[in-house]
Amino acid sequence: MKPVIVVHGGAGRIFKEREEGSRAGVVRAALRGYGILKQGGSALDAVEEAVRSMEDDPHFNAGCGSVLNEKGEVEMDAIIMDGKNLDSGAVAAVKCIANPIKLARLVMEKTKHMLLTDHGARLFAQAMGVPETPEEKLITERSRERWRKNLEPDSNPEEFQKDLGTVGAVAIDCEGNVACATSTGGLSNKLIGRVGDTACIGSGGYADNRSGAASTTGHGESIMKVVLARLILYHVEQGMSPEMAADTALDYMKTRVGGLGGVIVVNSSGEWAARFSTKQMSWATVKDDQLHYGIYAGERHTKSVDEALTSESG
Ligand SMILES: COC(=O)C[C@H](N)C(=O)O
Repeated sequence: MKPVIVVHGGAGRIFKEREEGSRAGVVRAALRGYGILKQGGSALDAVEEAVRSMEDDPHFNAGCGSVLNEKGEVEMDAIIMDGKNLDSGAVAAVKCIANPIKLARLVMEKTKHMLLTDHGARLFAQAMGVPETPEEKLITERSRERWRKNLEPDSNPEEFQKDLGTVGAVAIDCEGNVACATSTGGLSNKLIGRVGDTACIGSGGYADNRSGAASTTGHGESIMKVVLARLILYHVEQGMSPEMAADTALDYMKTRVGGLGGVIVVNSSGEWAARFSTKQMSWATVKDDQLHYGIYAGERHTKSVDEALTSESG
C-alpha cells in the first residue's frame, strides 16, 4: 500500500496576513507525517506528529494559539482514532497542556476509557508525567486581542469567529491501516466548559480500516448534529468517492442545519479529498512523493516532496 497523508489547518475565513503562515504550517505538518509513513511508520504515529506540529504553530487554533473562552482561558479538545480496531482516545476542555493530541493518545492507550475532561484530564496528564505548560505560553497576542474585541459591545463576533484554525490529519500507512487526529481551542469566547465536535467520536473524526478516515473542522454544534465524520464514511461505505462523500455530507450539513465547515478524507484504497463549504480551508496532502496544498476553493499547488523539503530547510 502506498502511504498517504492529508492535513487541514481549519475551515473558515483566513485573513490575508495569515495566509502564508497557514500554508507553510499545513505543508510542514504534511511533510512530517509523510516522513513517518515513508519509513514504514504507522498511520497513528503520522497523524499524531502532523497534528502536534500544528499545535506547536501559533498560526492555528490548537495548542499554542488556541482561542480563549469567555473568561479569557484556554480550554482545548482533541481526538485520535485507530482504524485497525476502532480504538480512540479524546480529551475535552483540557487546560495547560502543550499537546492535547498526545494526551488523547495516552487516554486511548493507557486507560479503559475514551474521553477525559478538564480536571480529570489534568490529573491523568500528571500521572502520565506530561508536563504542565503555563497558560500564558499557549496564549498569543492575537488570541488575547480577539477575545478583547469580542467583549466590546459593538463587536461582531461572527467576523472573528470565522478566522479559526482547528487542525487535523488523516493517513493510510504501508500496511493499509488508517487513522485520524483532530485538535482545537474551540470557538472564541465560548462558555466555560463548552465541548465541541472535536472531542466527540464520529463528529470531529472517525477512522475505520473498512472504509477510511475523516477529520472535520467548522461550526462544532452543526458538525455534532449531523455527526459529520461518520456520515462521510457512511457515504464512502455506500460506494461514493471521498470527494463525493465529503461534498454530499457538507451539503447536508448546510441545508439541514445551516452549518459550514470543512473535511479531509482518505479511503481504504488511498484516494483522498480536502473539501469545504466555508470560504477557505488550509490543507495539504502527500501521495506518491507529490505534495499538494491550497487555501481557496480550486487552489492547488503541486511540488515534489524533495523540492518541498529543500525549500523548507532553506
Ligand atoms: C474552524 O473552527 C473549528 O473547527 C472549531 C471547532 N469545530 C469547534 O467548534 O470547536
